[in-house]
Amino acid sequence: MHIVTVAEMRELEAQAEHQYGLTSPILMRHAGQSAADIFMAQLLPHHSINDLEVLFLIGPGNNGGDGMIMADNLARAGALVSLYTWKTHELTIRGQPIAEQQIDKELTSGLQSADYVIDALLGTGTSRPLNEDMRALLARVEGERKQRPDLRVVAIDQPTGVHTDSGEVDPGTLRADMTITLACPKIGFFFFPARDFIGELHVGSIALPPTLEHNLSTEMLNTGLCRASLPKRPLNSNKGTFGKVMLFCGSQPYPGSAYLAGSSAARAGAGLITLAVTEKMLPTYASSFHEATFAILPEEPKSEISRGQAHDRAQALTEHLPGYRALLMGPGLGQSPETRETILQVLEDLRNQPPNKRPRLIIDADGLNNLSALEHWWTLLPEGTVITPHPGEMGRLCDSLKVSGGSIDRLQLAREKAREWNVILVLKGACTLVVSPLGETRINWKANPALATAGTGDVLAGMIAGFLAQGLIPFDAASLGVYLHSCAAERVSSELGDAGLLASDLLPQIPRVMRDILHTSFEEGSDITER
Ligand SMILES: NC(=O)C1=CN([C@@H]2O[C@H](COP(=O)(O)OP(=O)(O)OC[C@H]3O[C@@H](n4cnc5c(N)ncnc54)[C@H](OP(=O)(O)O)[C@@H]3O)[C@@H](O)[C@H]2O)[C@H](O)CC1
Ligand SMILES: [K+]
Repeated sequence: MHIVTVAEMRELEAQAEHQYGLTSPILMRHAGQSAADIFMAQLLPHHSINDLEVLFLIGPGNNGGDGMIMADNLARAGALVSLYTWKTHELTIRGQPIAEQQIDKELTSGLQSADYVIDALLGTGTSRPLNEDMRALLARVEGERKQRPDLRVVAIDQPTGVHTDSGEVDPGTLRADMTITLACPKIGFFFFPARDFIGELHVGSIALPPTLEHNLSTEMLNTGLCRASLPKRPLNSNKGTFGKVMLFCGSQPYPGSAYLAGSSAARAGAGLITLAVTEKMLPTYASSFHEATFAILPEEPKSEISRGQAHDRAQALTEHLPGYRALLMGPGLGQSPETRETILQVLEDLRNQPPNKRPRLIIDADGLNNLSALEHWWTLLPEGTVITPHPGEMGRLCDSLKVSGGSIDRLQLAREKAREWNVILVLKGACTLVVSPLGETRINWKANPALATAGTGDVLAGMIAGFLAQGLIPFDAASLGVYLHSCAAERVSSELGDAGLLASDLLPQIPRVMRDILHTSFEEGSDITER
């Protein structure tokens, strides 16, 4: 499913008319019908459409037009519909126009008895800050909701006041419980503050022919997309079928990283996991990770950095690599000069191998921190490398730039840097971005504060390594990792809530979300979220 800017949405609509004769009224009819269908399908279990009180706020443009058609559909299905037309200050209740002098009073009582308010005031045609009287109208709804939290607000196409290109919001914006956006999600929804105003996101159809979308390069990570790239599991398989992962991760102060990343690679379906560790660390891992095998590295020297010893460590690692399809470097490695030197040696060895012989590389955490100390570090990476920085690590990779975890400037930065560095860039954040060097972009909708805890990044890096080992191209491996990681978190937090998740809780959920994705029915266009 593509994500669009306002200009892209307008172009799609223009081409729909130009190439297929789908005029605005035709598209709007589909839009209103589809919004009504989604609304009825998503009614709360104790709500029935019969006698449900729905108050529509109708704006001056086509967004209001969508609302009128939706209202008509709901009325025919049995809902008790009121329509308030903002520009002309007119009100009809169940089809009966209300006399001018009664409107204020009737609007107040309509609000007090409504089960749902539908925001069809403004859509992508919003061209300026909201008028004071529109803010006042939205504030009346908010006031009612404060008194009556069961009043639900549903936004058509977007909540009025959200700037869909920038993710900014007008101070008068009313937070939606559900947004039924039309044709494609809009780019601003995935960035803050707008992300907080969308509620559950549903995507309605306006019957655009899919061929019109061929020029679009930004996609939403969803079940349909990820199902298509999930590795097949043929009956006639053995552990070699699903690839081996080598991990150069963990150190004495941070042993958990290697365990978490290695376990998640295995949970993502990789055939064999090997941890490259020193003899001293071996008992720690061997006692907690029974399924892993080990490549033994020489100890890190205690004092002076020695190129020779770094070389020996790198060599011990690369000698093990033939036959491995993925190498994860970084989580928990620490940042000693010796470790940095070892990483550089390993990178050099990888670059010297033919692309079809070397493992796919993913670098995370301290792998990135070590690199960021070097000039032009990206020239050291083999082609097709995946990097997975969080905003702090991204900032260090960009010469101490302050990188946002949520606002839209991170999109531009990610695209610029994925191209400049020639990497598959996973820029983590509430809505993680996955960007290829060509600028193809996938964005995760599923923000989840439960994931804001130590070790969850190690699990993500391990999952991506696990998918690389199963032969996925790096852009798909990264996308699948990001999406399934958030699905696993959703499963955990559906039981635990928003706080208290341990990174290791994610591990047993990974196979379950893969099973769910394969076996639950999925309708393109209605990827539902709980927030
Ligand atoms: N175009 C199509 O084929 C389809 C569109 N769909 C739906 O339509 C909207 C976009 O419709 P559009 O009419 O372009 O825009 P809006 O409905 O958002 O509103 C435009 C009108 O609102 C006025 N306006 C703009 N900003 C403000 C403001 N801050 N306060 C008050 N009024 C405002 C604007 O006035 P101008 O003076 O600027 O002209 C217009 O009168 C899209 O979001 C979909 O919902 C369908 O989905 C299908 C096809
Ligand atoms: K709206």
